[in-house]
Amino acid sequence: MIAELETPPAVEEIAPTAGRLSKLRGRLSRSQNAFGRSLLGLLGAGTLDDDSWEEVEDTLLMADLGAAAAAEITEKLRGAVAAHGVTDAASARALLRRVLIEAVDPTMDRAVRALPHDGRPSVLLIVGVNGTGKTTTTGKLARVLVADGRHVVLGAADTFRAAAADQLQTWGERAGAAVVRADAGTDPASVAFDAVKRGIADGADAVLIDTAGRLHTKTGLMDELGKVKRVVEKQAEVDEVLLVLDATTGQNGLVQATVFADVVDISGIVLTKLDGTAKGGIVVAVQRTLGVPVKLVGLGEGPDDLAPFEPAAFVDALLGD
Ligand SMILES: Nc1nc2c(ncn2[C@@H]2O[C@H](COP(=O)(O)OP(=O)(O)OP(=O)(O)O)[C@@H](O)[C@H]2O)c(=O)[nH]1
Repeated sequence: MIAELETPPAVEEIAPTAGRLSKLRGRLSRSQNAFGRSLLGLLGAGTLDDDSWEEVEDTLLMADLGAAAAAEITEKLRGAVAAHGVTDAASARALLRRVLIEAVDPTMDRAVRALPHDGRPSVLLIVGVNGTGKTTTTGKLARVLVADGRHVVLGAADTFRAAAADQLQTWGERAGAAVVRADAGTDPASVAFDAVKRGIADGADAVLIDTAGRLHTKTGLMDELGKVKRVVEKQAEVDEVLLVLDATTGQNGLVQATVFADVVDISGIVLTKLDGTAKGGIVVAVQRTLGVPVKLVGLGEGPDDLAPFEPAAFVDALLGD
């Protein structure tokens, strides 16, 4: 009997990753309308009285920059306007651009550590509350890495929701990445262990592990993620712990972020659903709260709607043309 040949699923073409944020800038239109446009309007109006400066600060607060950053940016703008004046729309834009880029902090290292080292693949844990876009982000990130020529293995360690592994498998097939999974209810740490083992055996460049993010209790979360990390570290170092946060959840998201940061060392933040919010300032707030850079941003539900975060391109998108 002839064994049935398994047809390998068609691997899709993946959009290049360089300059994605600029290409997807239109997705930030809600933030641009609510934030860039009103700030430019206020600053470009010429002489600003106390009420106008209060409005500037309120606009920044409404964009979720956080109280400290909003006050600081307002002060900087005020100082610059007092010293040099703002004569026209172009100088208002240039000033705002400079101050906002400074607030987003272009000096932070935003490289995603996904290169093999010491003869082993890099290992990335993707953590975050369910529903934030964790599985989707793991899949999109796999595509980013594959597009950059990397060999990727995915680990479906979110074993609490059966559909999560199916979802990840589909992402893996479309991107051309192997997926290690187990039955629902299997210990997430054992799936993570197997994924790393497979990554090493296959000579992969990177292993991405989608973890479960049930925020039941802090101790539960700590036990769960702590165990995954410990077990993985029996074979390879964990190079990145990426925290996925839903930008539309605003201050609530920041609270979640601090809980995760308390239980595991976060090395980078992925802010998803920035396309669905007017509160793009959350980038600044979350970086300040955690002291960790935003490395990637989600700008839509499409498979290539994940972009490396670039401060200047982001601010340009907020300010519009
Ligand atoms: N608009 C938009 N939607 C997104 C983005 N990222 C993820 N989503 C959507 O958010 C929903 C949740 O994504 P998932 O990846 O399933 O979320 P999860 O955190 O893995 O949650 P579980 O699978 O329940 O563990 C999906 O409908 C995604 O398409 C984004 O950047 N923009």
